[in-house]
Amino acid sequence: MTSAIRMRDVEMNFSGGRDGSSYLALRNVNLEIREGEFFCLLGPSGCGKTSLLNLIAGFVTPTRGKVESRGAAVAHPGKDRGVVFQSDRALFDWLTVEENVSFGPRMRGEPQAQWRPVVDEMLELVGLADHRRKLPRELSGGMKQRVQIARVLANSPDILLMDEPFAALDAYTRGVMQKEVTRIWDASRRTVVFVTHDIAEAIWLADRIGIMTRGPGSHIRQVFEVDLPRPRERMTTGFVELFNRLSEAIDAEAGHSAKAPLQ
Ligand SMILES: Nc1ncnc2c1ncn2[C@@H]1O[C@H](COP(=O)(O)OP(=O)(O)OP(=O)(O)O)[C@@H](O)[C@H]1O
Repeated sequence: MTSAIRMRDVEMNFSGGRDGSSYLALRNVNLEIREGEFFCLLGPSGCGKTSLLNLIAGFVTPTRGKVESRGAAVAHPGKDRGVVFQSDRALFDWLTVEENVSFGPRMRGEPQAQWRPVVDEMLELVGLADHRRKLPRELSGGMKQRVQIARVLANSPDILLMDEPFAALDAYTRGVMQKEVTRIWDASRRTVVFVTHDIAEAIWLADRIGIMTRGPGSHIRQVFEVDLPRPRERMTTGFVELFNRLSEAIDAEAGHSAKAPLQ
């Protein structure tokens, strides 16, 4: 079976610092993400999670090695890979919810008869059908992130790339959005690559969790299977045991206790 994403001996060396310096963010990254799976990338702050996601998105090219999406080399961003950013500033604040969600198909010149049913379906899927005429400033943080998700899904990507999309939300909304995103993933069956530094969030969401080593020269240290039935319960033995194993792996990387209490 073709992998959704395959990275082979990938290196990312950022050069051209203002003082002429360079920084080797990633080295020897080898990673295979399966079709339809929910994969979380977890690692200490600054290890290179966003850099890795940006390579898959095609925003940057590796200084060495190969990145493939469904067997084809990734050379630039493409509509097969949709990105949901942490910040809701990614929305066009002068466009309504519906105009934001239909932006991609309209820019590609698709006729309304073609994009309308897709946009309607995505607005239903993220629970915003009744808010389609609102502007982003009239929405809560969680609603804005749902608009971003709907906008990306309206482009029918094969792969959804999410970079700490709920980091700016309060704990309650974050919990709601974690449930939402599993429901949307379940309904749309896209491959998802989700960056987080929150261990419990990763266990709640993922089929597999890739732990990254501390930089410089970060790579995938270990991949954990999350063999727990959904919906997951945070206080079950399986959840807590995996939480502790992941905490130990991350602590070993961060060089100190990164373990926040399980909530
Ligand atoms: N364009 C760039 N030029 C130079 N260095 C960069 C660039 N982008 C990232 N880096 C460096 O690469 C390293 C990894 O950054 P990255 O943002 O990928 O980490 P991260 O794991 O996503 O961090 P966090 O969890 O704090 O968001 C950092 O040391 C960062 O300073």
